[in-house]
Amino acid sequence: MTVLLKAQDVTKKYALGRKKVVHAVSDVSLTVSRGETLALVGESGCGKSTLGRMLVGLSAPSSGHIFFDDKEITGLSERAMRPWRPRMQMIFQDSYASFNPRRSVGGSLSEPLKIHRHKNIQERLEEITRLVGISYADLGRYPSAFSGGQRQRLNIARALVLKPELLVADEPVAALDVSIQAQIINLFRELQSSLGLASVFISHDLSVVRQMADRIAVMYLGRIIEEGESLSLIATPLHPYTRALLAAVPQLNRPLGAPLKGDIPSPVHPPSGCAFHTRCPVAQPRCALERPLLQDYGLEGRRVACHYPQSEVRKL
Ligand SMILES: Nc1ncnc2c1ncn2[C@@H]1O[C@H](COP(=O)(O)OP(=O)(O)OP(=O)(O)O)[C@@H](O)[C@H]1O
Repeated sequence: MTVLLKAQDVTKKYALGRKKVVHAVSDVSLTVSRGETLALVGESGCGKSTLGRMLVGLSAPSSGHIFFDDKEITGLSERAMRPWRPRMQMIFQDSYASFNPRRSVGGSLSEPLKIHRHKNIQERLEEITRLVGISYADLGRYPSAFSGGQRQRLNIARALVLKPELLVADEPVAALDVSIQAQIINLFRELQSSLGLASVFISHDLSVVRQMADRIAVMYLGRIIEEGESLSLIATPLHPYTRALLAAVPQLNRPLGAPLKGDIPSPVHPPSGCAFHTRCPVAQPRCALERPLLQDYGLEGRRVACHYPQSEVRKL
């Protein structure tokens, strides 16, 4: 598979006042191939959204490099970024985000097409509404006339209207009822296979992610601590944090770890060594001193950052 997106040692720090620094994302390296879905999972505040925004050039890394289709896009000016924008899109949890409440949804959907001087706007709108399951006849209506699920379909339509190669979806189903979530997840799966779209799917919910991701990257306090093929990672989680996250998913029986206790430490003062050592059930003295590197484990492309990976096999 051809690599479409590559992040190399990407870091994002935010200054909090004069002295404090939030370590939102630290030294993240990842790739996404054409047609592939990579999920980013982890607790709230672990840096998923910050990383997602950097991947599509909506926010600049403090250091590190991002390559799209083999060209470096890190630190490009707004003007230099313009030709790249249609090729990568992002959608958010809030289904109102991309729609002006005072404008018909058809007006909002056609806007990117007009900006990019698309030849046949009506034909494209008919095509895209069919794809996401919204009636073309309803495009004259305003955002408030649609349900949350329908608005998320329209959001997806807006993100896909210019035929991007990469979609970053930030918690796209978190605000929806469970029954509607399933419909939107199915829509994502259909779109992945029919359009060959590459995507980064951000979610705190492993039961959502496992239905659609080819690979999963688990984040903790700004770093990827384990990454691998979805089914393999869920069947044989190696990092104690991945095990704890899986133990919190009721649909996955016979959990290997205990659910997490305690709060996530502050990203202003991340713990020394392995940032997870303060909550880890198998931590040893070394873990507080030495940060484990994300390394190949020799199991179906798995990478794990742990001094004591847990290799006991899960029996499903
Ligand atoms: N503009 C900002 N200024 C300062 N700190 C920020 C800013 N944006 C994010 N942060 C901090 O960076 C860290 C990572 O936030 P981020 O939103 O990326 O995490 P997340 O995993 O997406 O969480 P959530 O699911 O709650 O959105 C958090 O501690 C957050 O408070």
